[in-house]
Amino acid sequence: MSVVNPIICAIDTQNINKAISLANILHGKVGMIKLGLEFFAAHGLFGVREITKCDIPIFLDIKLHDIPNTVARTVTVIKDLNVAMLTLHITGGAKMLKEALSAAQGTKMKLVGVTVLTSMDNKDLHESGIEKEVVSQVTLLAKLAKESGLQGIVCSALEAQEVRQKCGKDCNIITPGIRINSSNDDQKRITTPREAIALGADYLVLGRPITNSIDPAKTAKLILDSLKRDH
Ligand SMILES: O=c1ccn([C@@H]2O[C@H](COP(=O)(O)O)[C@@H](O)[C@H]2O)c(=O)[nH]1
Repeated sequence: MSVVNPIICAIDTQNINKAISLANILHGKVGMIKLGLEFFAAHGLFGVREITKCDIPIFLDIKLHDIPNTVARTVTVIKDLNVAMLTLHITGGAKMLKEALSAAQGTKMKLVGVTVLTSMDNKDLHESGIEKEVVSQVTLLAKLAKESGLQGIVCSALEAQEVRQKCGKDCNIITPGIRINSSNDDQKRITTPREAIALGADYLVLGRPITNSIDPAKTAKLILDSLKRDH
């Protein structure tokens, strides 16, 4: 899969004016804007509609995880927002994923499944009671998501090759945990933008490296240019 502009900028803020300003500044510089839990908790459906007016595709990353009925009913609310992608935790199980997909029918919204958060390493996974290594857990969940019909997978780029093998070329692989020369923050499984693309990622999610930079538009452009260079 080859995406025109694979950069997704995560706008994690409670300040709606800041979010609108960033979305306008990044228009044409990134392929999508990601709104997450912090923004959604502060502004809900109204806030997402306000960002939609900036005319840039929106990835709503609220990682739904509940019993099938609750998730499906929530998807019917979200689907009126016309967002491009919505996340669910794959660990909710096949029934939850399939009912969410049925609820999303008739829209263009892609449902994408979160595997193992990029803030976690093997130790964190083991502490949460999962004995597998991260890469095995990611591929197991990616396979379940694929079999259930989801259109994409969220994982770190470090697992992208294994996920591609399991899920095939049509699966959208979305990779947070992307870092340039900045701090890792709370991310543990990281790559650079170029490494992520080389490993087969379709989309690169960057939040703080862009939004905390002095010139977010310039930073986004530099990242995109770095992907086009031969070396
Ligand atoms: O496994 C995951 C799933 C989602 N995220 C989200 O991506 C961004 C990353 O922001 P940075 O500032 O570039 O760290 C953030 O909104 C997370 O909620 C993730 O990091 N890992």
